Amino acid sequence: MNILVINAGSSSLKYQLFNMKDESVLAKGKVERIGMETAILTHEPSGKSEVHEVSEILEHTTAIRKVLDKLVHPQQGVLTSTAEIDAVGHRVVHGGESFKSSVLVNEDVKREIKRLFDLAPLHNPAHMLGIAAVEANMPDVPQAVVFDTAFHQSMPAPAYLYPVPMALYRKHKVRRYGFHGTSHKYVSERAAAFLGRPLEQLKLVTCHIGNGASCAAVLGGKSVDTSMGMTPLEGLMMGTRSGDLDPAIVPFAMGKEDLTLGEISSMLNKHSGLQAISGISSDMREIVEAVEAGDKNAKLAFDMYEYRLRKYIGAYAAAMNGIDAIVFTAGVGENSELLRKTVCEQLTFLGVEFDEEANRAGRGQDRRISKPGSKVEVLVIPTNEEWMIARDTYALAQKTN
Ligand SMILES: Nc1ncnc2c1ncn2[C@@H]1O[C@H](COP(=O)(O)OP(=O)(O)O)[C@@H](O)[C@H]1O
Ligand SMILES: CC(=O)OP(=O)(O)O
Ligand SMILES: [Mg+2]
Repeated sequence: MNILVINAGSSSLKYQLFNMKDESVLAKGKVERIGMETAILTHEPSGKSEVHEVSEILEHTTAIRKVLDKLVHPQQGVLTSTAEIDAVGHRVVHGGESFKSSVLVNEDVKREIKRLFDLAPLHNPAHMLGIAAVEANMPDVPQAVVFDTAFHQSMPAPAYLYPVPMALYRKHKVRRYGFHGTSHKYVSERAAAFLGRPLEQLKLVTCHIGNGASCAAVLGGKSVDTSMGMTPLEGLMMGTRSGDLDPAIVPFAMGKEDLTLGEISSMLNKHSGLQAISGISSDMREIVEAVEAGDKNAKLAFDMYEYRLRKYIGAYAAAMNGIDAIVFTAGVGENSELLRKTVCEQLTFLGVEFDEEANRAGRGQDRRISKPGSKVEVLVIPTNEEWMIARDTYALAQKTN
């Protein structure tokens, strides 16, 4: 069975095609800058050379069409026809309280994903475009959706409720949902396997540090707390998102700067974080380069980013009454030696003995970056949300046969 996994963002679309029989990746790639003058398609068919194409791709239906064309292309493709795609799995960021696990797409599911647009404005509308685009191009293929929120549905009420009038929860489901759950779940399972210990007995803090970033406290394989909240804005400082701040700043800034609700929301989601403090970039690679070149604003941005992450790790050690391992994953977590080093070197009070040499070695594989015998282990585990989505889609699609 071949499964196509799609992670549709507002201006991008990432894909991976899996052969579930031998768990191999047949092709992967992405379309970036959808809707802009020049979109870039990168296609990596297994065993063949990488393809880069620049063209105008104005919306997601065309992007999916281009991806399908590549997958069946006589030279660059890996399939003879799209009929060889048995099911499609989508990442959906917000599933609210309705979805505790992955489901097949039907009209009710689509309605619910649309209802949640307000709660994940950067993500859910794009996912719906992805689902509609597959429907338009491959109307008979079963589609599944895998939610970022599902893994965190195990959080207890003291972790997921906000101390505001309960009517907000009862009437509008205002609560912490948490995101990146597919990734937190995946790296927790891998961490247990790497450590050779049962997941049920482990206290883990998983740090998914990408463009969006969140930490989770994972106790016995279940999420008991996480830093993102009702929306993916709360918690850690991110590329363009503020993370935690005094809620009183919102009405204050709106009044002083004469901002509308839309403008303040856009400021906190798209014009804050690393980008705002450094004035340089939302990309950690560029921040680290600027820090090394002596840029003061970049250094301040990095220090704030690191400090806020370290505080969350400390908080989750308290939440679980200790930790066995800290796991770093996603774009920054997997690649930034400097961030891991700066965070871990100040966690000696927890029992972290950091191994600088191990931190510099290896890439793209599961590895330990704490010293042998360290009371708290520190691991780097590359995430693979796409594989988790393929796994769930496969299980659901088999039920339809
Ligand atoms: N070598 C590197 N050093 C530091 N940061 C990196 C490196 N490579 C990638 N990144 C960071 O990873 C981020 C993207 O992470 P990713 O997990 O792919 O995010 P998303 O899925 O949210 O798009 C980039 O914005 C960049 O800051
Ligand atoms: C939920 C979220 O923030 O996702 P991403 O990191 O992909 O933006
Ligand atoms: Mg991501």
